[in-house]
Amino acid sequence: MGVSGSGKSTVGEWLAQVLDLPFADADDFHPQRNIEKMSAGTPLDDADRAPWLEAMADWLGSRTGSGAVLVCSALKRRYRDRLRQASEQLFFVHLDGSYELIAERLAGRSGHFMPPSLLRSQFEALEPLGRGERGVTVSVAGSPDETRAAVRSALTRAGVC
Ligand SMILES: Nc1ncnc2c1ncn2[C@@H]1O[C@H](COP(=O)(O)OP(=O)(O)OP(=O)(O)O)[C@@H](O)[C@H]1O
Ligand SMILES: O=C(O)[C@H](O)[C@@H](O)[C@H](O)[C@H](O)CO
Repeated sequence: MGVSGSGKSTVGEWLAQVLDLPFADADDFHPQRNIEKMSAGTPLDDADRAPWLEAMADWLGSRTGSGAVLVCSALKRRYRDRLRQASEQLFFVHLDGSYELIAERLAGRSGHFMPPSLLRSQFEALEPLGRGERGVTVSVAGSPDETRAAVRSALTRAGVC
């Protein structure tokens, strides 16, 4: 989980590969109208995100017990609650960085529908992991390799994999 540009795809694709697990990216579960809305520079609201969360919950539910890696912003606790309904074993890794750092990285990214102008709204919506939520928060301040290694050891420490 984490805001747009926090490094979810960069870390998640790698993790799925090293763990030899199925991988999915939340971007691929959006109805077309959500992509169009974000591309036009308007943040999604709860209603827009509802069918998207349903689709991901279906995907997760079909993999309960066998393991999978899903990268998804999952910004609000109630979104994570919806995903947890599909699988109570869900473990979240929050990729955490400051607005300034992520904005700088997004400015250097091209070929993605998500405009950097939406980053402020992502931080406004973001609710960090709270009480009782299974998960860890990992800083993305270092290099991609440092972030990958930190995620891997956090998961090992937590006994997830
Ligand atoms: N320490 C780091 N960890 C992860 N990504 C980093 C790091 N440093 C730089 N990056 C870069 O940040 C950029 C954004 O990463 P990425 O596309 O994986 O984010 P994302 O969270 O999947 O974004 P979105 O939700 O918009 O799809 C990439 O160009 C990636 O190479
Ligand atoms: O909840 C949301 O606002 C969306 O999921 C966004 O976060 C984008 O899908 C994604 O992060 C951009 O690629």
